[in-house]
Amino acid sequence: MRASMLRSIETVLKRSSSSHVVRRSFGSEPSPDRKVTVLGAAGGIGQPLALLMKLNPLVSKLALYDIAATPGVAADVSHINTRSEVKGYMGDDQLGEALEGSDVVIIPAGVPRKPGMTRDDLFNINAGIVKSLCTAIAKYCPNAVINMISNPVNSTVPIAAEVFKKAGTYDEKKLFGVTTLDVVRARTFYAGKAGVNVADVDVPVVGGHAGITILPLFSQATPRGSNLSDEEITALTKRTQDGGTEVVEAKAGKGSATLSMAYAGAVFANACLKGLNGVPDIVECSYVQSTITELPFFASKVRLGKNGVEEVLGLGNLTDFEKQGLENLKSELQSSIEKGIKFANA
Ligand SMILES: NC(=O)C1=CN([C@@H]2O[C@H](COP(=O)(O)OP(=O)(O)OC[C@H]3O[C@@H](n4cnc5c(N)ncnc54)[C@H](O)[C@@H]3O)[C@@H](O)[C@H]2O)C=CC1
Ligand SMILES: O=C([O-])CC(=O)C(=O)O
Repeated sequence: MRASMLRSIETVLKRSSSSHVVRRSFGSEPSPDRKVTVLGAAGGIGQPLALLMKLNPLVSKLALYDIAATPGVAADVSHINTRSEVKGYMGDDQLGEALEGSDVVIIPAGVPRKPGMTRDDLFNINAGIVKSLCTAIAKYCPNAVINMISNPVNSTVPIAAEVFKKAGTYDEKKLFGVTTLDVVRARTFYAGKAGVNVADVDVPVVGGHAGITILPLFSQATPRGSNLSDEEITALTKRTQDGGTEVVEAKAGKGSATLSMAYAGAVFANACLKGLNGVPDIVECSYVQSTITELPFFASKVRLGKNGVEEVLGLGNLTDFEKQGLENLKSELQSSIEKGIKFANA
């Protein structure tokens, strides 16, 4: 999936030197009209994500919304000679128009971490932002697929679910917490240690999206490279769990992962679009409503289809180390879920 998305981007870039070729190429590969809206489009993630979504030939309309600065981002991105028509929307008055008719809404709106903070420290500000944006989604595009990036994802997804339930629009098949960056990191770190080609690697990452709730299943990594020792697996697991913090510290107060997150967000949105378009066997890890553990929301492999989630896949065989990791994450994840639900219903 990642390889095919990169191929699509490369194809677009190659063909963009001749606009009539671009038109002909899209004409010969018809794909349905799809509107994608990015909420928080002027931010650190939002801008490169807007760029990557503009390069995606599955998108016909790209709506870029933020509280400020979207006219400039939209004008800039709109000059790229690819399929989608780009419009910028700014402020509460224009939120409805940004959302109307959307097939996929991607939400990277909210504040990022600074060194010393946990993702949960963002709750007080971001919970309110997510609640108000989801209230608007329920009103203007209740059938859209939602890709929630805003942290703490472990709580913002339950908040969104509660808002949609109250509005009578909740469809558990269409609400996704974006955990793709955990998978992206696990793939990169594993390839380096196992000595395999990073482009071929897959590693499921389950649980949630914060600290120990991020549980990479390296025992299921493919392809198998050199055998890794228990110490190496422990170190890889910790590096994946602390990947966000590694970036926050390196940026030293200037925010958290934005470029790798934009890539991960674009990969996940592309998978959702393919699913909506009926492409078979699209599987990505995501944090969704789930019954595969006793937790009501849980990240695992999910098969995507025309209605969003087609199937939440099970965990497969776990090593003792992974089983222990699963037990260790449950209480934190449960309390983050409860915190979100309580906030939404307060
Ligand atoms: N799920 C994941 O794997 C990851 C999640 N994140 C999270 O993504 C969020 C955004 O991060 P950055 O882009 O780096 O932050 P940023 O501060 O650069 O951008 C956030 C944008 O959201 C906008 N915004 C604030 N309130 C809004 C509202 N009510 N409606 C629309 N837009 C609004 C801001 O104006 C700003 O442009 C943070 O919560 C961060 O923790 C970051 C990296 C990875
Ligand atoms: O660490 C953060 O605050 C941002 C994030 O979720 C990540 O990079 O995985």
